[in-house]
Amino acid sequence: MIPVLNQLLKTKLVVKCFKRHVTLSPLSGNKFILRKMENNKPKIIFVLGAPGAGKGTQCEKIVNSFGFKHLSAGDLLREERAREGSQFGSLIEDCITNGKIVPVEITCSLLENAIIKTNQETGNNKFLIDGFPRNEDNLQGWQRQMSEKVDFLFVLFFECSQDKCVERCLKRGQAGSGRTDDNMESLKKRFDTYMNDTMAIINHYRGLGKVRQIFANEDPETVFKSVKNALTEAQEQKLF
Ligand SMILES: Nc1ncnc2c1ncn2[C@@H]1O[C@H](COP(=O)(O)OP(=O)(O)O)[C@@H](O)[C@H]1O
Ligand SMILES: Nc1ccn([C@H]2C[C@H](O)[C@@H](COP(=O)(O)OP(=O)(O)O)O2)c(=O)n1
Repeated sequence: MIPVLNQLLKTKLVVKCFKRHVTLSPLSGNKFILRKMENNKPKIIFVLGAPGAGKGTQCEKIVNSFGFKHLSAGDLLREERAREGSQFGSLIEDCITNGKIVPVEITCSLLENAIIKTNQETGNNKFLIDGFPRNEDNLQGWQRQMSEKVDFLFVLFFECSQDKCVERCLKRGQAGSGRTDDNMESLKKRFDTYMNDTMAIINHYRGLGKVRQIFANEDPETVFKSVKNALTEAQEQKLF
């Protein structure tokens, strides 16, 4: 067995595979046992859908039922905007009000910091990243900075009609969300960005077979039934 292994280990590909997935632990004598290495990289689900599709609402339910940590890119950006001394405050404000997407270097660093902090403080290693990646710049930046450091699972895509989304955002604004973009003028621009930029990202992942799509027009509990089915299936496939 050992000479055969030694021979195999001489090929570069096998060595690479071995180092990544398997460890050789010595037993007594000259016997060894192969052990599968635990993959401790953070597991990531991207949550996408139009403004008001119900991403945040459903993420909260997923947190309670499946133990993920919810990281909303929009919330992290709003926090950074409000942070005293932030050098990005006015840039973020301009983007949010005009429905534009903040440069990825800012958003990706906020996300990475939040992942590390959560992991250190709570040990939780499963993340819902809500509202990201929203355009090509987001996607490329993530690939550069994060793709090697995480285990990306799939995109959870909330598909909801524009009428419903607009109605929900306006209602959220009237109910006192305090958001500077829950008004018709900003919403128009947010939807342009969604149709022109974010849909292309969703289609990119669809082409890779990495989209789990949820019909999100119904009430929150009905939508969550579909979410639960999708996540239970992923759990049964041992994705997390
Ligand atoms: N399925 C639903 N039906 C009706 N209203 C909803 C539904 N899901 C969310 N809402 C409400 O619509 C607004 C937008 O939902 P939210 O989860 O914040 O969406 P997103 O994160 O996609 O912008 C919130 O006020 C929320 O309470
Ligand atoms: N990846 C992201 C996510 C959000 N933003 C900015 C621009 C978005 O219109 C706002 C609000 O995003 P958020 O995800 O909170 O809200 P909606 O899904 O649009 O309701 O934040 C961004 O620039 N880049």
